[in-house]
Amino acid sequence: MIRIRFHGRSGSSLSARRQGSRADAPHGTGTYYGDAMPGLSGDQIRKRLSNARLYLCTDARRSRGDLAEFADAALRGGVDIIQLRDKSGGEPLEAKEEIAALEVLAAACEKHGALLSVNDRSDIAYAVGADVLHLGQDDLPVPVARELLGDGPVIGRSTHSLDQALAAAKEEGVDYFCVGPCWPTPTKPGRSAPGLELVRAVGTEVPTALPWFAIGGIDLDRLPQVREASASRVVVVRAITEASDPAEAASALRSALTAPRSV
Ligand SMILES: Cc1ncc(COP(=O)(O)OP(=O)(O)O)c(N)n1
Ligand SMILES: Cc1ncsc1CCOP(=O)(O)O
Ligand SMILES: [Mg+2]
Repeated sequence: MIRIRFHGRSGSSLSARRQGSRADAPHGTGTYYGDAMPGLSGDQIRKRLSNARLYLCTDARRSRGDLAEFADAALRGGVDIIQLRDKSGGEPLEAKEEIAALEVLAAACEKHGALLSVNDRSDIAYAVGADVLHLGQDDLPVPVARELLGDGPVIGRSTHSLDQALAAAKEEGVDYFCVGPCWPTPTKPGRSAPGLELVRAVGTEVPTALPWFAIGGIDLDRLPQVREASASRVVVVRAITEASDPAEAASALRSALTAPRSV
């Protein structure tokens, strides 16, 4: 699986692969990758996004050293999109470490037909040929990221209020958005939780064809409340990263997301 434009092991090829502008060589055309295989086309990414229900953010699991096994298990269990979000160590990952971890996730995505997501950093999304870039309210503006990445990859937005969700649903260049936190969560300390009330409001007051995901404090027990509040897609962290059996945890979430809703 060679979607990574830059490999730590062969860094000398980086400058050769970076000639030309991103917009001139759209994702998936095969023209920009030198001897590497092309990634997914923008249409293929968008089709997978429209079918996605379960989105996982994971750290690089440096202390456990099992990122490859973990990602394989989570995707086997039914995760549709996997994001590297490593904010565990106090300091952000160095770019080289982040790319190395993404390379591991990219191989798992290729094997399971899942989408690879990068958090915050459009430069790294570009470097690894990511399918998805996720941007929060305080991150790089979407038009800048779009200019850097071209039209292929999808871009997602975090939202924490009805106004932000309305804006994200209309913003040029945004392909999906997330709503939350549904509950306060230690995974995002200091972020106050608008709760399921916001999820409910988005379901009724945001006219959008874009896929949107509920996030924050969601686990198997809480999932029925999240669905009842009108979300049909979720993002989770601890519900899978802290599970003793990540494949089983993902599979249970997936089944609960797709089961008919009790009224
Ligand atoms: C899929 C997804 N949704 C929300 C977030 C949170 O993004 P942000 O608000 O920018 O916070 P950080 O994750 O960057 O700390 C996300 N990363 N992914
Ligand atoms: C990144 C992020 N943004 C809003 S809530 C959250 C973390 C959700 O983590 P968990 O599923 O462990 O509560
Ligand atoms: Mg962010």
